[in-house]
Amino acid sequence: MKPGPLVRRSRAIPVISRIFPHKFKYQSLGSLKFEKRLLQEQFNIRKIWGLELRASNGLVKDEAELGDRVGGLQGNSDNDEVIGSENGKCSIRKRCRKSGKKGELDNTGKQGGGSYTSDWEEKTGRDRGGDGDEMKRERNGVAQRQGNSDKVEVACSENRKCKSEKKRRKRGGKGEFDNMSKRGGGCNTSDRKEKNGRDTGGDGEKMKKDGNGVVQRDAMVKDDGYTGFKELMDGDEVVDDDEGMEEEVMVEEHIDILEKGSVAQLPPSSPGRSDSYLSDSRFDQCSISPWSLKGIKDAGYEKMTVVQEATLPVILKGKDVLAKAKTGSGKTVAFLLPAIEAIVKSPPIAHDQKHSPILVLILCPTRELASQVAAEASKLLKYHPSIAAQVVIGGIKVAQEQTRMRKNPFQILVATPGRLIDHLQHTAGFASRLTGVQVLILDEADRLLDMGFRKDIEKIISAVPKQRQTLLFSATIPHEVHKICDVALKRDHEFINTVQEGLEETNSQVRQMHIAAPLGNHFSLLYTLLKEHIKDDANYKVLVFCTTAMVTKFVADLLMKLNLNVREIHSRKPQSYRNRISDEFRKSKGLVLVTSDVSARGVDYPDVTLVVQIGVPADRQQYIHRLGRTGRKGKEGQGILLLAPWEVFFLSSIKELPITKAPEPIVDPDTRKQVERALSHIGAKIKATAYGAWLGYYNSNKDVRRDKHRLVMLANEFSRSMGLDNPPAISKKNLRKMGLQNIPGLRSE
Ligand SMILES: Nc1ncnc2c1ncn2[C@@H]1O[C@H](COP(=O)(O)OP(=O)(O)OP(=O)(O)O)[C@@H](O)[C@H]1O
Repeated sequence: MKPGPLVRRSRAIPVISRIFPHKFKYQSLGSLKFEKRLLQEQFNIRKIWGLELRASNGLVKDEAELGDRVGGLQGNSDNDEVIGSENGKCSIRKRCRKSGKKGELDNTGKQGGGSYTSDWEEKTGRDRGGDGDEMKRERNGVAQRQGNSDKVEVACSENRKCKSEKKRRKRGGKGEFDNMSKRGGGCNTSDRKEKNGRDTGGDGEKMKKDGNGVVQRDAMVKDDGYTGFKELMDGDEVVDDDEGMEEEVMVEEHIDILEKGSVAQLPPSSPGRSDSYLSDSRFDQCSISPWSLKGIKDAGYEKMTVVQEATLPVILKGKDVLAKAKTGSGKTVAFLLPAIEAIVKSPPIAHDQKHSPILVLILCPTRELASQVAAEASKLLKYHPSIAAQVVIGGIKVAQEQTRMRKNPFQILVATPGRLIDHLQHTAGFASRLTGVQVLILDEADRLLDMGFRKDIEKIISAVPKQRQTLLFSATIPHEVHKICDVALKRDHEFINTVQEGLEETNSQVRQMHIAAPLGNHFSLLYTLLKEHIKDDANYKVLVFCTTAMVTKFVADLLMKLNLNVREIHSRKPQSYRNRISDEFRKSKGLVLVTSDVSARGVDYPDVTLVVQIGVPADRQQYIHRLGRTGRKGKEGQGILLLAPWEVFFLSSIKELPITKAPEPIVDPDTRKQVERALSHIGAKIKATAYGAWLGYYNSNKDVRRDKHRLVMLANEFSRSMGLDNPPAISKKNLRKMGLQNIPGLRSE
């Protein structure tokens, strides 16, 4: 499907009514949703340029406290919010969060239990060869409804003077556009300078960030009619009774905003600008070295992205930063560039390269992401002949990395946590090299601080100096993470948020749909959706996310047998294979990559046209990050979440996102037959491992595992969907591990 005009055109009512003739029945609901969408678009204006300032909770002095804090802390209930409103005034309002209500529905608990073959291996020892690790994940949706009492959200609209903000900043100057952060540091001629009273005579070029103002849809339809994938993505919203609660929340938000008196007064938006990921500031307006500037220029970057503009000056000043910005918005350069500058400014070191200190340490949750970050660093270091980056990740021989580190001097190390610990424990001199760390960076910080990685991160933090600069970046930072990030960050760190809390943490140019259909239809539906997308867009580039590594393998095999151009990537593949496939997908078009969560975070595949997620994602964050593989750098994209009816509980954890329900596509009988035939050609062993992995994955989901009998029934439904008459047998050991002994319907061996 072509991006851009097609999507816009398809949002027009005539198309909607053609596809969904019953829409007028739901006109009133439709206008409600319309209004919410409009507000969301308008909020974007402030969201992007809004600033969230948070006084930090204070440094946790003893890093061992971390564990207690994760378990014990609860969010506070109030938020102070400064909202741009009419007459250009800012109103400050206490907002009582809905703690304990809707937002807490299904994402509060830790997922435990169950060994399964998913891709969380990087955090659980799979890097080190572990199989079927016990998975423990912390879900976090509660955080979306809980606030910190000390959080002040500043969000003033463009072209309005925000009085409280002005007062707070106590500055003169002409920069009326008041919603950038209060921070100093390097940039010369942007408005921020004026705001910070640091104007050095620049012309104070005014920031222009508009909402995109394109009101796309205004109707909701209850209809099962489906005329094709294109219509599914381009057509209108569909709402049924299940969404009643969602509507209720919309009404609340609607009233909320009306109370602020800001609906009518929000500034008109300019199409195409609200989601612009680029700012108006250029890199050469910042005090960064000419060598870095040359590297940036060669990389093709001229203007800073919004998150780069917001964070660079603060980081250059040496402050600790916790930064949240949408997927694909340039966070990597935002932390790499100032880190390189820190090295440029650091005093020269005696030339004993064997023991020369590591000055910048960057941690990433997956191998692919670590490699990508190291590659981006090398790009920026092109004109820094004496600075180099290296990467250490699982899946590579430790000895090989030791030799590489010994032979080639480097100051920047990018690592996955497990492998870094390996080197700490087994590589001579490595621990002493880490004592030189001046800048510690946690990319995908919320993932690294969650339960799966926590112990490793604690160890690593205790191996680097306390006197350092720490930068935490992610597209999702739940409130639990705010609480525990103090273990890494200094008391006076700044939280820089370029995404407004709750509303649209996803890119608005990505259209999101969910389909609820019985498991037995999923493979035929997937094939139908892919075929139609491929027919629609010759430049298609699709990511299909599956729940576990072995389910990924199974789905990839199936799609290959159906003659689609398919590759697979997951933890059960050797690293060299993963690298090759990842590179191929990065460069290709006309390809479907079936993947587990190894591709969920950070990986920057350009021009992905569609992201399909089959089955319930691990949590809200994972949904957002997976979806974020499309719609990068302001481009358009599409996302489909394919759920079984009993999985729709997950939707309550993403209810703030603009995801709409699509009718179940009609699968033609030929397609169904093709899929059945392809299924019959897949080996029993692959199906058996997929079945075991599926069972393990859902057994780790607190919402599903509650009723073990039902879980087994559902697993057997999955088994039938793979074309098996009888569910495969599972080893007694695995059944015991999952706590599923003696549950009727399971076969053991
Ligand atoms: N200033 C810039 N101008 C143009 N392109 C940029 C700029 N900075 C970064 N990019 C490009 O934007 C793309 C996305 O960047 P990056 O991968 O850092 O996003 P991200 O915010 O880290 O996303 P995610 O949350 O998914 O990890 C990359 O292709 C990168 O090369």
